[in-house]
Amino acid sequence: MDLKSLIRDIPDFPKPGIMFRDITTLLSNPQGLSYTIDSLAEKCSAVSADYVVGMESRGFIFGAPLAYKMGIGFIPVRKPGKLPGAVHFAEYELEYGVDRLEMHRDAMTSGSRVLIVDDLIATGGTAAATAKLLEQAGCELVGFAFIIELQALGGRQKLPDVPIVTLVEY
Ligand SMILES: Nc1ncnc2c1ncn2[C@@H]1O[C@H](COP(=O)(O)O)[C@@H](O)[C@H]1O
Ligand SMILES: O=P(O)(O)OP(=O)(O)O
Repeated sequence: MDLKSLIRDIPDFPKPGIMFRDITTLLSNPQGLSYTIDSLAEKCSAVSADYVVGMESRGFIFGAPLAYKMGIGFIPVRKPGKLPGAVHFAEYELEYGVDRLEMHRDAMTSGSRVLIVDDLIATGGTAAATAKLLEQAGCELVGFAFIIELQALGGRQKLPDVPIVTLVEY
């Protein structure tokens, strides 16, 4: 299936110069959505993960059905102040300033094997910060999965040396 044809390009969003890769058009296509989740599950089965971790918010959209399909648990990584329990946190750089991601400290037992999932990798800052959260939790990062990779931004160079699954490249 040609997934790229289901992803809409919106120039200059959210700011001038950014080509936004809009996955809402892929999500609303039933064949596209099931193909996406099935393909991720097939490509990720070899890493034998215990949990999928997805980042707010588009990582939730793909991460939870992927975990369901793989028969494993899903753990949300959220933006600051959203999780009610004690959290691990990691900061990462944005174009201007820093942002922060949080994960419940008791989300998983140490030593768990974890797959990180998001819709898209650009500079890699979000995924690298999530990997740091797993390190704090004493978990074993076994891989990353993204629907889209923006290759020119070199995000994968920021990530630890584990398998990286992508479905569509620009
Ligand atoms: N061009 C983009 N289109 C849609 N979404 C994007 C785009 N660039 C970044 N994003 C979102 O930001 C993070 C990944 O950014 P990093 O620079 O790799 O941290 C990801 O959650 C995308 O949804
Ligand atoms: O749009 P979201 O919530 O997926 O966040 P981000 O753009 O930070 O990935």
